Amino acid sequence: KVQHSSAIKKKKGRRYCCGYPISIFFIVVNEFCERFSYYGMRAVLVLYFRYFLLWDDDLATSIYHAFVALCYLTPILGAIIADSWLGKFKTIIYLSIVYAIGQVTMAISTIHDITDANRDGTPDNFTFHIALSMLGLILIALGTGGIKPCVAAFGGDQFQEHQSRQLNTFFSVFYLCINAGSLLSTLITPLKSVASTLMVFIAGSGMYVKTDPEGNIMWSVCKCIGFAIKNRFRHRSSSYPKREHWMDWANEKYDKLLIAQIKMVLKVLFLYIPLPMFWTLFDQKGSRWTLQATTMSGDFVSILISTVNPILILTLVPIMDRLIFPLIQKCGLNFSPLKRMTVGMLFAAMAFVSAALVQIEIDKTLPNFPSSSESQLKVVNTYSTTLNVTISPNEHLLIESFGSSADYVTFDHQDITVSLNTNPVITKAFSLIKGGRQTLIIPSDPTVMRDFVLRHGEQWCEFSRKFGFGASYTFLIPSTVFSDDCESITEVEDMKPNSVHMALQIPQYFLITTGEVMFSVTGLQFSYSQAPKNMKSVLQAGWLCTNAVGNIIVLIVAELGKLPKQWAEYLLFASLLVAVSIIFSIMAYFYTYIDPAEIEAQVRKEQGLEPEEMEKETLEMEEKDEDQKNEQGVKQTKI
Ligand SMILES: CC(C)C[C@H](NC(=O)[C@@H](N)Cc1ccccc1)C(=O)O
Repeated sequence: KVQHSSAIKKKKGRRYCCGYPISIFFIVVNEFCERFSYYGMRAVLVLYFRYFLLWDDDLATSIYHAFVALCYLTPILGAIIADSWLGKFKTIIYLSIVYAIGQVTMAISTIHDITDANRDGTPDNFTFHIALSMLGLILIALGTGGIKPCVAAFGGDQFQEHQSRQLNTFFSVFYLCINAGSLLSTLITPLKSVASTLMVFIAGSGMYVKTDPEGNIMWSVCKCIGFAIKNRFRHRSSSYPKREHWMDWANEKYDKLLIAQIKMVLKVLFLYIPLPMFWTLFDQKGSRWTLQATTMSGDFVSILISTVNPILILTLVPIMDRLIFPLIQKCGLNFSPLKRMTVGMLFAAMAFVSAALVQIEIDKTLPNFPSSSESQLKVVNTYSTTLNVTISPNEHLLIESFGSSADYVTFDHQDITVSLNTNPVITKAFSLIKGGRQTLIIPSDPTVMRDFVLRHGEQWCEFSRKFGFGASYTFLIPSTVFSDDCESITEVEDMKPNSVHMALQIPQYFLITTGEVMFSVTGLQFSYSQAPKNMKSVLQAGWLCTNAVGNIIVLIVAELGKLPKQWAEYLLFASLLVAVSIIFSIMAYFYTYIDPAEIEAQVRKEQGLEPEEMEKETLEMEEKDEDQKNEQGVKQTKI
């Protein structure tokens, strides 16, 4: 009886199970459903652009990255609404409705029948579909981005100050749910998930700890910073005594507590400056690495891209949390959050080195394409005898009947003359295409030449070939093809199939995901723990913005500054991230971890607000004792 009552307990409106507030169950399930919907839609977005709206690869990729960037910029808006106006709970509800409207709009934009008057299977009015889908995407970005910083921070709000261990576990489970949602979305259609997201969230309504918004906090922050800068400028003469921090120049007009809170937030935001570089590398999984996979052999491209990352997250997060981090701690090493994030960056850099090594292997097997000033020619002989082919001025090829030259011959000039040792000798001049590859087929001798088809009247024959990924073939079909049941068809391989197996990409996926666990999960926890109570969502939004900036860098750098060799680009990105991680580690060295609640309490005390705080503290201490008793109860149950 005692054990049961200690495991589930109701305290001042909060219900607990095993030391965790029950309300967080609804929050993590809500995140699972939301990510399920988001990733399910995102997975087919480029295909929708490419094959429904008929955009080219470049436009489809650019709009895709722009959409992802927007999804991570809108958190700022969500955070402002939550912290200054509606509070997190209502913001999540309202923006989820916007999100659902966006998904419906997007779904409608994919129905080609709406404008397909002539019923030919393609829309007649592309402008309508483009406008509708763009509207849908903007609403989705507003919904998904707007609620994102609120959900994580709202989850954190359910814990009390002394529950830091449980809080860290919550963020890990939260991250697991993100990835479980994205993994499942590749297997099941995500249609109804936004509605479920909302329902699950509302279901927990009675159990949440809801903190009220404290007025237009963002506006106050901006005004306070503006005043501090102006005041500092007004007192720039050396006759004025220096102040400890430039924000202290706002002391004359603004509340000490607000200034202390702004200092905390600015300190963290400053630390975020180098972080987008991590996301720049991370987000190339979906672009460069996907393209790399298409030049490799193996037929699990789509599975690899959409499932390897979440599967690895689902395995690595528990391993790190339960095994690696405690082990490092046992060895007496202080693996602080910022150190973890630095190591995470180094792992991402290693992933790119691994990608570069794989690329070098791929490059060895890739055909040698002509440069813009060169031309290439392959000669195929369908003549009945072996031919001696001379291509002016000094290229001599001996090509047997129904064979071809071993590879493409490269010329640094366009005009060639081809001579065959037939009787009489045949000579013909050709002008090749610059930068192109062409095949010259020497036709059969006129005496044996006959038109043929594979299915001709009653005659037909069947043949099957397995094509290798990335290969290109020419089939030589002799006139006797029907009499020998297609046996005489000769296959000429113009381009060899890809031979570097996709499994070679697994190390780079493993490294980048290890980096993600160290960097992203820790960053999420760090952003929450270092933020003052009324600016938790704002700092979550700042954290998500580093991802948006990373995506924008991918758009700019990867699209504009293409290096001639892909492996060199991978190495460039890896070195950039190593350089950035060194800068970050120096910044992290000078960062002192804070307890925002403690600082706030101290400032309040200085302002003469002790009695109220003392009361609160006493209450919290009581709760802490009660929680400890609960935990002991749970431990006893386990024993
Ligand atoms: C910026 C966010 C913290 C990113 C987070 N993403 C992930 O957790 C990814 N591992 C999910 C994923 C799934 C499939 C393919 C690529 C990435 C999020 O979505 O919140």
